[in-house]
Amino acid sequence: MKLDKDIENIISQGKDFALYRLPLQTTCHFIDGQKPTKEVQSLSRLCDIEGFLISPFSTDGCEKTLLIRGNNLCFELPTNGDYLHIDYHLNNEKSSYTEDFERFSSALRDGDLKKIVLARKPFIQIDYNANETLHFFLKACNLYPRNFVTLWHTSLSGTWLVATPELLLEQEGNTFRTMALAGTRSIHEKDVVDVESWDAKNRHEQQMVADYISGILNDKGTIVESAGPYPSQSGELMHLRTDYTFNSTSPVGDILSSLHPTPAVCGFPKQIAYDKIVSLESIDREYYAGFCGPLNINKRSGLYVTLRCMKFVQGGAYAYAGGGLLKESNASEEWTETCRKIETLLKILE
Ligand SMILES: C=C(O[C@H]1C=CC=C(C(=O)O)[C@@H]1O)C(=O)O
Repeated sequence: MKLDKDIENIISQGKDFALYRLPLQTTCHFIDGQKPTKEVQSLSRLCDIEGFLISPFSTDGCEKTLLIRGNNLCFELPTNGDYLHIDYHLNNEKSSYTEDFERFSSALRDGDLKKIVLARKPFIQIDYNANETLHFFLKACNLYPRNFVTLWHTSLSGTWLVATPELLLEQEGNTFRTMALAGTRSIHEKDVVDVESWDAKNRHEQQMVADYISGILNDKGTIVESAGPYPSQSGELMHLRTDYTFNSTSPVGDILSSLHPTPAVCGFPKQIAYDKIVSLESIDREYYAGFCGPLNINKRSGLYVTLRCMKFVQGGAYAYAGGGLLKESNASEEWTETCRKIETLLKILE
């Protein structure tokens, strides 16, 4: 596979960069980090800056909202798929997940909480070098054409690979798009393409996201079109999705800070769920369940929820996955759902 040598050099030298491919496109964009990465103090300042934005799940922790900047280079995805295959060992952390599940379940039983998203981050042992992360990116683009795929590195955040199905906010002028995505089944299950065949738990979980998002959009502007819920494929998984197009004169940062974190990654009511996650979940989410994407590049922005992602560290990577819990959730079904989500990441290495 032949790629621009400059891109390979920047990646192997550990400089800041962002590489991304929008859903259903074949062009990749590379921001070369020629300008220093900038810390964004407040989302309200997003209107007049341009670059690739990364923002963590919680801004109360150590992770910062950062803007990766520089020249924007484009290249077409190579069509000959001679991809890298790598051996890995997945560490099992089921006992800490089960303990977290118990804590979250009792919060759902005892209080006003209706939904909460529980996440885990198993460690995958792999022997890799920085340059190979670029090959994982290309393989992820090939495996997941409908998803937003991105690889970014900064000295503050480390290196993250993301192949997410979930749009948080797209903007062009005063026209915005977003989606309510939740509920998970395998694409191999019977009748999964028929929304009527989805069980009450999955539908309720997605409905809470849709109600929350449409409430915010009605507050910030006017919904001009909505479609769904309908089953939407992401790799081997199917989710329920409702799409929204809306008009607003509010700044992008204002809408983002109202939407994030949605009940698709946090819960409902939002503040109660957020406080429980920050105090009770045993993992540090870092950039998982935050958002990332191009901001004001060619007058357009496309911010996606940082899901189906892994953070590369020495000797391997952490893979992140979560799922929405309701009162009636079952620990072993929820565990299986996170395993399926982690499978999407393992496929990139296999
Ligand atoms: C929180 C994740 O997925 C969200 C998006 C789609 C389906 C979800 C679910 O079924 O729980 C989650 O809300 C994740 O992939 O880690």
